[in-house]
Amino acid sequence: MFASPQDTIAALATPVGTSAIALLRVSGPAVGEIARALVSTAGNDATSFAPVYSPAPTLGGGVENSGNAASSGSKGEGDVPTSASPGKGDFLPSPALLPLAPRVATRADYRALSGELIDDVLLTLFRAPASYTGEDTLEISCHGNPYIAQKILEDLVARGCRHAAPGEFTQRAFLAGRLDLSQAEAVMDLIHARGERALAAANQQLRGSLGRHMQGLIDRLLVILARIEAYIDFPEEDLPREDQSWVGTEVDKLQVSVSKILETNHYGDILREGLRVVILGEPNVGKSSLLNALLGRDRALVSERPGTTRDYLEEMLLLGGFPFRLIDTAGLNENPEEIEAKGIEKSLSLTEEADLLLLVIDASRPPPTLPKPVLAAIRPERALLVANKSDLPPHPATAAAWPEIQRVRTSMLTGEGVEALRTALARHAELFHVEQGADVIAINARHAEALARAKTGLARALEQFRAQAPVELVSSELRGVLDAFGEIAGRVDNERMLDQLFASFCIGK
Ligand SMILES: Nc1nc2c(c(=O)[nH]1)N(C=O)[C@@H](CNc1ccc(C(=O)N[C@@H](CCC(=O)O)C(=O)O)cc1)CN2
Ligand SMILES: Nc1nc2c(ncn2[C@@H]2O[C@H](COP(=O)(O)OP(=O)(O)OP(=O)(O)O)[C@@H](O)[C@H]2O)c(=O)[nH]1
Ligand SMILES: [Mg+2]
Repeated sequence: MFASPQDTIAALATPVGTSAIALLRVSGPAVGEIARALVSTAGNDATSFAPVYSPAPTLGGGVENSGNAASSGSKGEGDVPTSASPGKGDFLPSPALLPLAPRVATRADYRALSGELIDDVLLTLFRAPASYTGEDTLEISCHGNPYIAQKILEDLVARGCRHAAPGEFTQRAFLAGRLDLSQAEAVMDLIHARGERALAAANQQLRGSLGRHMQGLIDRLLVILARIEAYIDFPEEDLPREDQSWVGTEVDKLQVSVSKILETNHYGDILREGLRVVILGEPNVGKSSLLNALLGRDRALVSERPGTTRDYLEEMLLLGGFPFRLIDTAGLNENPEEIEAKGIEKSLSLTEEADLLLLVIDASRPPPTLPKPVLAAIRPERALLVANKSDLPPHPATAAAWPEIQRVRTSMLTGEGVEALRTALARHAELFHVEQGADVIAINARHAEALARAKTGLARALEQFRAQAPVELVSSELRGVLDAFGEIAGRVDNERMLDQLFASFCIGK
């Protein structure tokens, strides 16, 4: 899908809309030439070397070198020719070689090929390989007007660039070997991280934590393979007994390690999608009031009439650094009208996908009668009991119901228990965290798919090995596992898969 890296790509890296500044990014071999052309038509004397480094004349003052600091105050490194702030008499490099001092924001008038002035901008050049993509890169900060950004982008296309596909800058960084695949995915996780926990996990993965864990597994598997494959050339010899038991134990241990990383998939889902909390209970017990109290705003309709909430509604909320998906549902009524019945059906299906059920009861009334699937879902590790309307006289039988489930007494009238409930929710999210030494590992669906394949392969290899199958067979099975391990951090030969992966990224990333 992506064309060759010989193309020079351009995209807006900031959202389309009105903002203080917008950033455009250009990467590829034509960058040097484009930068040179831009600064030489920047509105100053096109043949002089100086304009590149002096303030855009139309505005009078300098941006990066306030006033005349450039000529008077340069200290030490300011005197080197490649600096952005050489004084008047300083030697300046030929713009043909270096159109802009690399990694220094330089002010220029952005003129389209036609000569039309588009904006007063800052240009930053990154010379290969010291850039995000590893290629020559030019960043253009313009005023945050979508019309200006569009005009500049069109001009860049006229100068030979093409629009970057989603994720293409990061894909180039990956192809240049600057990021492994798990790190490239972490860039996206970082952009979308909601809350402290997701941010911490994404930052660790960006710094290579998952890649290192996978390399550890790969190294262990390679040692096992070496031990087994040493016997391939000697078909008549059996593995010595001590080797046999060693291989068996090591493959077994590897399986355990793989399972442990696989277990972090659910934590990863929670960090990326939010922990799914379904608020459930009879009509009129205060479910929607509870949603509003947790959110701190009147999101859901509340009324004294039972059956107020007909369809479920969902809102995101951060608690204890975790993202939560709170789902308010239609009250579970024993004898529902037709439309109500549909809502209840939905409530029940939501129950199945919940990470946590908040069973809301009216503590002043007799214990609720609940549908069987709900009763079955109320388990200590999956449910919290919200005993609401604690401002009213309690009903003794309700006070004694579900003793094994953690209970929080609340009143949406007085606000009692809302804080305690927040704490209980955050603590519950903590339970999904799987310890992996010092690292936070939270794999995604792609990683989980590869690891599940690896796990099956390891089990099959172990079975064959114990059944004294030919060494080649076991070895080939383990080679498959090695490939699956390899897919997680990179070295993916499957171009379609790569294209698919990067296509889910943002434009300009
Ligand atoms: N303006 C701007 N802000 C940005 C980025 C960017 O590309 N441009 N980033 C990008 O998404 C992130 C920062 N990440 C970056 C990672 C590597 C390099 C880079 O140039 N790496 C070179 C040089 C390293 C160095 O000298 O420090 C390298 O790794 O060789 C730049 C940004 C977030 N903020
Ligand atoms: N006294 C008292 N009344 C409450 C409390 N919480 C909610 N209510 C009242 O109970 C009624 C029902 O509240 P809702 O939040 O709409 O209840 P619900 O469970 O969403 O009801 P449905 O959507 O019909 O299933 C409203 O009149 C609320 O003001 C509470 O803690 N104490
Ligand atoms: Mg409601």
